Amino acid sequence: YIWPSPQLDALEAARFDQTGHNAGRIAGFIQPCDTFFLGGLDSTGRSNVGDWLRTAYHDVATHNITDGTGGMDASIRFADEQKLFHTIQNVGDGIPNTIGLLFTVTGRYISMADSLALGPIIAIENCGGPEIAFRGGRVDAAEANPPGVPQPDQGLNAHIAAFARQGFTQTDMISLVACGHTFGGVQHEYFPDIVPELNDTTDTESVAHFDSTFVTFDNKLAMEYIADTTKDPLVVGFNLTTNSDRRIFSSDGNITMRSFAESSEKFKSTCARILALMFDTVPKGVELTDIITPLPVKPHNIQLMLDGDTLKLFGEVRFWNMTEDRARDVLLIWEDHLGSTHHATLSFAGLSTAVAERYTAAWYAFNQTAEIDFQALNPAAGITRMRFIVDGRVEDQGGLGFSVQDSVVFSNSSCATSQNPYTGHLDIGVRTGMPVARVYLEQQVNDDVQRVVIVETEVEPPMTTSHPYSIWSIDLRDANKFVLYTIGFELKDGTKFSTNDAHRLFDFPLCAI
Ligand code: HEM
Repeated sequence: YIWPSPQLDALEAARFDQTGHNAGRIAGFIQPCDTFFLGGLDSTGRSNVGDWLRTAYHDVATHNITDGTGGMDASIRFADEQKLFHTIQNVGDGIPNTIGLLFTVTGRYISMADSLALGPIIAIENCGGPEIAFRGGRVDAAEANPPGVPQPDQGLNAHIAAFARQGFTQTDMISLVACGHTFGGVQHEYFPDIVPELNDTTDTESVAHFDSTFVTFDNKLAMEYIADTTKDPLVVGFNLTTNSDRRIFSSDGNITMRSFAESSEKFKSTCARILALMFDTVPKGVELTDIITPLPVKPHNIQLMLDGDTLKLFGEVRFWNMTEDRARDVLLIWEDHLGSTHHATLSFAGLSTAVAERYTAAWYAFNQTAEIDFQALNPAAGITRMRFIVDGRVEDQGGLGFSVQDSVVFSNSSCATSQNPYTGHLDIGVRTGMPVARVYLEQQVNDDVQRVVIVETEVEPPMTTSHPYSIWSIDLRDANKFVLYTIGFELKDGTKFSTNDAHRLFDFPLCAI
């Protein structure tokens, strides 16, 4: 895709900025892979990664391919879906554990359902498994879906029918269960009829694991099953009725499981394909984005602030598949409204890695000599687009450049009072001559079912225009000084934009009394 695209930029960052400089949150919850937040320091036997993959499947499991309802829509967050409808299968604290962690990355551009797919995708590739194609754009449901999660005490035909309703064949079902049950196991606490109390100091959560490597995404489950050494409680459990993995795995004469046992590659490539299908099982009418791939060159957190006689440009740029090299020359070239071109040398800011360190990215900041990183621009000239030059090579999205919107910017003449009740005003610079029809503050809030909605507050234009920026202003009374605002604006042709930078009243100087 072409930068900038607010939604794709956010999804791409959540997917690929995993550890190191500008790291997202998800990878931090699973390093090492047996990290489990609920159990306390001495807890063993469970993992966040297991909880995440199971939760994603349980969200998907409500899908009905005939009428297009259910699927990955984060309806699993509703207590009704967790407890009342599904009785036994959604029991336990694994689903709340997942929601508590993964919903911390949601926002305006990343739905709760997207985060439920991102979590296990990042977990799988960081814990021994393959890279899985991720698409974004899932839409969060407003209410719980009807029951759909298969139960271990159901017969094979009921399972085949349940997976068919979800859109999967019998072979898909075998693969999905084998790919899912390479993580985790069955807990005594919630399934006492399947797993006895284990009284094991190395497994304090009393979980009978599906295979001997319960936080590694590998074909051990299949190998142990075919070698007849498996301890999978849904294969060799004392309660024959609940041995659903045995009935499912053997339902094609073990052909699929044997192929997984014989080839780790076959297991991983099958899981990558079938799990991507599972995560992309969404209600009818939801349009997912293309597969999110890392941008080779990506400006990051570009912000503009009008500060008296300067327009400050903040930001960084990320170069994918690049390691640290202090001798490298990185230049920022920018064009302005007056037809001039300028340049500045960028400084190395850090490295990040993704997909279990299979990729490394190098970050450069716009100017690290200043107290905060910024380039001071002449406001009359402003900025229209950027290019980068790396050791003499031009990076400009195939000639398009990286366009920068400087029509509407925060102004540092905004101010706040220091005491409760906080008041103040936000000043917004609107470039003279731009066909701006409306300017409004945007505040991200949650509706009564946790979905993100944007509340708009109109900002009034000034009586007179001035050059190069006119200041539009809004008084905030009884403000919460920690609330973040972005600026939205609409051009006369109806196109809408939002600034990338969000500010709190608190970020600005004290108002003169
Ligand atoms: C007939 C289909 C299935 C049945 C009957 C079934 C049954 C179960 C049961 C009883 C547990 C134990 C839960 C607990 O102790 O809290 C479990 C755990 C798990 N299931 Fe399944 N499952 C099925 C399909 C799947 C699929 C398709 C996936 C994902 C692709 C999956 C992923 C998991 C994971 C990752 C765990 C471990 C959870 C953890 O350790 O926190 N399951 N399953």
